[in-house]
Amino acid sequence: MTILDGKKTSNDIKNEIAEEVKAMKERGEKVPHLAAVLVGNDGASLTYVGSKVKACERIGFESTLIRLPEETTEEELLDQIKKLNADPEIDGYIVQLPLPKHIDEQKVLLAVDADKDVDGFHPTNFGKMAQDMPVFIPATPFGIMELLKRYEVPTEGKHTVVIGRSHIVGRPMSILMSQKGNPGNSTVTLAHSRTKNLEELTKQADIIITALGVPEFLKADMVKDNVTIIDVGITRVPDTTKERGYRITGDVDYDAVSKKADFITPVPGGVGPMTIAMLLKNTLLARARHNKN
Ligand SMILES: Nc1nc(=O)c2c([nH]1)NC[C@@H]1CN(c3ccc(C(=O)N[C@@H](CCC(=O)O)C(=O)O)cc3)C=[N+]21
Repeated sequence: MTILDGKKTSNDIKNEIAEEVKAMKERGEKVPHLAAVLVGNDGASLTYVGSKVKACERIGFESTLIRLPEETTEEELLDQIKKLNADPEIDGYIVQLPLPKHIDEQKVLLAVDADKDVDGFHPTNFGKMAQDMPVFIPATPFGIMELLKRYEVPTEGKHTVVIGRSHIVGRPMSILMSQKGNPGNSTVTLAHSRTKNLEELTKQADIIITALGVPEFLKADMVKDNVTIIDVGITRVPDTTKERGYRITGDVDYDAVSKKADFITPVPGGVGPMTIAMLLKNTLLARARHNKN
């Protein structure tokens, strides 16, 4: 059994990016500048955005955090987005999700300049990705592909079952795994809340990618031997024995399932840190494109 170590791999990637930033500086070029917009005070969102800013500092990127109050109107947020689109200093930016309920998420994501959409959430980028065109791939799916690549996990001709059809993880993941390439060339089943007999599917799967957010949903009796498990779930479960009052739990019953697996991602330290590394990678790509123009 091999643990797909996202923490180590993301550090490797960050070091590689830091080298490139150093070279950019030596050539007298502008370094990548990432901005993040955070509306409201959601605890988990604050943690993620905080890690993104910290990672930027570590690798030599410029970063800007724009915090707006929970009561921000949709119009005010759209104004902020217009400013970021027009600001030549900003290479890429993200609008942290989820947004407060009174704001239409789809409208906001559509307003982001596709060339600055380092999250890869704009429909233009999604469409390009689906047609194999060079584009910003959403950071979580991109991170999973990179983990599979670096650990040389076999995917060709394998049956991959993706659980969850979100625009951010499950749906793009199903597209990437079915595309030509390595990793890729998989036969994909996209399962979701209306899927019947999920267990029959997971029992046949060579690769299972879970993006549900249901702690320890996937049990050992639902998988076959030598399976590859990618656990995208990250749920905060109250835990009074921990100083911060919670622990992070994935979608997989890790201890039992890992005994049957060839490859498995841990939670924490698996897909999560890769998401941040690939966001930085997308921002580097955005900068390189702007340098060319
Ligand atoms: N516009 C937007 N883009 C996103 O990419 C985005 C988002 N909104 N909203 C929320 C989700 C979630 N997300 C995570 C990133 C890193 C970890 C991560 O590094 N997790 C650590 C644990 C972190 C902890 O201790 O809480 C780990 O798994 O080891 C987790 C989750 C990005 N998201």
